[in-house]
Amino acid sequence: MKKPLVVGITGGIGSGKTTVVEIFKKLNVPVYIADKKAKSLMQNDSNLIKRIKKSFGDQSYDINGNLNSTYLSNIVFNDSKKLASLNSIVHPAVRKDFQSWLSQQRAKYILYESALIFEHEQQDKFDCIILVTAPREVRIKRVQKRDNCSANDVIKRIDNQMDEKIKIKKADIIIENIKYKELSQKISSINYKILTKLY
Ligand SMILES: CC(C)(COP(=O)(O)OP(=O)(O)OC[C@H]1O[C@@H](n2cnc3c(N)ncnc32)[C@H](O)[C@@H]1O)[C@@H](O)C(=O)NCCC(=O)NCCS
Ligand SMILES: Nc1ncnc2c1ncn2[C@@H]1O[C@H](COP(=O)(O)OP(=O)(O)OP(=O)(O)O)[C@@H](O)[C@H]1O
Repeated sequence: MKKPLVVGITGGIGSGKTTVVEIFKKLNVPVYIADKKAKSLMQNDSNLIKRIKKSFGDQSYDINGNLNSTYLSNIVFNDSKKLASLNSIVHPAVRKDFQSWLSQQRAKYILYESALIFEHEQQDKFDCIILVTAPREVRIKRVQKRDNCSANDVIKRIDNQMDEKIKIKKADIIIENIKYKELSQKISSINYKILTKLY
C-alpha cells in the first residue's frame, strides 16, 4: 500500500481554514487538525500539563483541570518569547501524535491543517501546501464575530503570524476565500488536481 500524499493547509487567523477543510471532508479526505489536537493534548497529556504549569503557572488550568486559554493567550500573545516557549512545549507532542495518526491512514492523500506551517518552518515536511487567504480586515471582522472578541485581540495574533504576502510566494495552491458559494467548486477542482498530482 502506497503512503498517502501529505498536504498541508494553512492560512492566517480567520482566513477560513476550518471552513475549507469541512468541504474536503465531504470528499472523504482525512483531515488532521493540528491546532485542535494541540488543545486536546494540552488538556489531556499529563507530561504536557506538568510542563505548561511549570513554565506558565498553575493558573494555566482552572480548579476543574480545564485549560485556561484566556489566561495563556494573554501571556503568550503579548510576549513573543513566551509564545515561542509554549510552542516548543506543545509542538513536538503534536508532531508525534500526527505521525501515529498518519501511519493508520489509507487514503491517496491527507490534509494537515495548521495556522503555523510556515512560521514553524515545517513546509519541507509536506508534498504540497494549500494556503487559504482573505483580506486582513475581513479576517478581523470574521474572528470578532465568531469569538466575540475585540479587533485588538485578533490583531495581536496576526502580529505573531507571517505576513500573507510572504506565504503566497511559498505556497503551491492558493484558495482565496471570500465568497462562500465559490468554495465547493474551487475545492473539487483542487481535489482532482492533487489526486492526479497536477498541482
Ligand atoms: C494560546 C492558546 C491556548 C489560545 O487558545 P485559543 O482557544 O484562544 O485559540 P486557538 O488555539 O483555538 O487558536 C485560534 C487561532 O489563533 C492563532 N494561533 C494559535 N496559536 C498560535 C501561535 N502559537 N502563534 C500564532 N497564532 C496562533 C491561529 O490562527 C489559530 O487558528 C492556544 O492557541 C495555544 O496553545 N497555542 C500554542 C500551541 C500551538 O502552537 N498550537 C499550534 C499547533 S502545533
Ligand atoms: N467565505 C466566507 N464567508 C463568510 N464567512 C466565512 C467565510 N469563510 C469563513 N467564514 C467564517 O469566518 C470565521 C472564521 O473561519 P474559520 O474558523 O474557518 O477560519 P480559520 O482560518 O480556521 O480560523 P482560525 O485560524 O481562528 O482557526 C468562521 O466563523 C466562519 O464561519
